[in-house]
Amino acid sequence: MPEGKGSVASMLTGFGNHHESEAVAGALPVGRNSPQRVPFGLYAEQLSATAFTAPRAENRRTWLYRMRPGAGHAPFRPYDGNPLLRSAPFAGVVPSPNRLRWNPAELPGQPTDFIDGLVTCVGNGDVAGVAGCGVHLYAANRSMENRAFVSADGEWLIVPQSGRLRIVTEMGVLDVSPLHIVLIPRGVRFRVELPDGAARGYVCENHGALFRLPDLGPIGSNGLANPRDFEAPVAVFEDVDRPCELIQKFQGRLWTTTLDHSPFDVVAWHGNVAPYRYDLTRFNTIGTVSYDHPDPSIFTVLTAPSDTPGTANIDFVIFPPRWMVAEDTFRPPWFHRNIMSEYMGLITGDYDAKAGGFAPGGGSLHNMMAAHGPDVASHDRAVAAALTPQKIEATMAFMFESRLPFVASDWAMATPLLQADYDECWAGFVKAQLPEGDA
Ligand SMILES: O=C(O)Cc1cc(O)ccc1O
Ligand SMILES: [Fe+2]
Repeated sequence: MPEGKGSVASMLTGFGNHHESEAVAGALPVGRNSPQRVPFGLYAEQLSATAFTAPRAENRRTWLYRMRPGAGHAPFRPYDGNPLLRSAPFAGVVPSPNRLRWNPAELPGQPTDFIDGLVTCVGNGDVAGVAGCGVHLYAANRSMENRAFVSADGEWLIVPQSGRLRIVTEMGVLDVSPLHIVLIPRGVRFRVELPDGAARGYVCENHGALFRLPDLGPIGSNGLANPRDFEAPVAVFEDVDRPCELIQKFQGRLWTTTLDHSPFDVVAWHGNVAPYRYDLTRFNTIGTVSYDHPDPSIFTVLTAPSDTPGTANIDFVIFPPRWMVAEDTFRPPWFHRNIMSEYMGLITGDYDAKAGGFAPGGGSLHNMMAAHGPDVASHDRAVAAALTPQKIEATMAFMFESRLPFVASDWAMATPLLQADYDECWAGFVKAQLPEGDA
């Protein structure tokens, strides 16, 4: 691989920063974006992630300098290889108010790459209305070869649960492990390779406004996910004249075309649209040092706002290892009914509200106003616990929390992974005993 400024191994740091990188010295135009003649005969192409006229603080775009224009391809045709990857609204599906939980999926029996190993579990909003998201699960056992993928439907927040991923993108390469997350901007072409031969995880495809770091309010100027810990790749390119299938997700359907070259031919780029990885173990977890279990918004890594202030299209929230020190407090998540809808997944370990049944790689859905909280065993344990300082260790659950109710896909309602007895975890709570004569 050619090297430009810095080494291939180094990363560009800082969420949303204006980065620049060239894999060949002199490839990046100086002082202008689109000179009459781009160095080496490269082609300049602007990728806009926000409207041209978005306010400056929100405005996101990147300039790519590539060996051939991205426009050079034949028409897309429908792709039949994966009918289970979809977007809301799901035609004809009745939304369920029920609490739902799924066991983890097995790895595929047949050779299956990341694209064909994706299945949509839940979705909300409307892909055409640029609102809501899709939650997809992947289980794959083959690297993508001579294939690339691109979603016009939203940015992809990838949450690996098992198996490392090597993600080749137009801007460079991201190596990620479970406990890292990845953000691939809408429209960026990428290829997923599996260094461990197999991988499983979750994707939140955000149809709405871009994920950003949450405001910190009284927390101050540091904390939660720190901007410098988000890493973008440096430019790396493939000079490969071999057919490459490009599969595009557009309005909830997959389409295919074949290029006669690698789409990863970007030699230099600059701008503030870039794929990122972030190591969740770097999250600065904040909690109570006095009493009561705080709202889980203190664990927000990224938020994708809606037009209503403080009411997210999607919050990405994690439940990392942390000290529990609250006095005279029921320490696990309380019972609650929430106007926001909650899809949860588990990367590793146990989750403190569920003593059993919520396994790494599994998922749960508690939709708008669905009553939920600790299961009987977790509740009884917490009520009996001695409230000494206690470290919750070796765990990482997460939540995609949305203002829009989720709809489970046909697949999600029909799969044997759906637990038939989930409601039972809240059966058998002992009735409160009021003082004699007050009943
Ligand atoms: O339902 C859940 O387990 C997620 C959750 C965790 C928490 O600490 C408080 C509220 C909440 O919805
Ligand atoms: Fe909840």
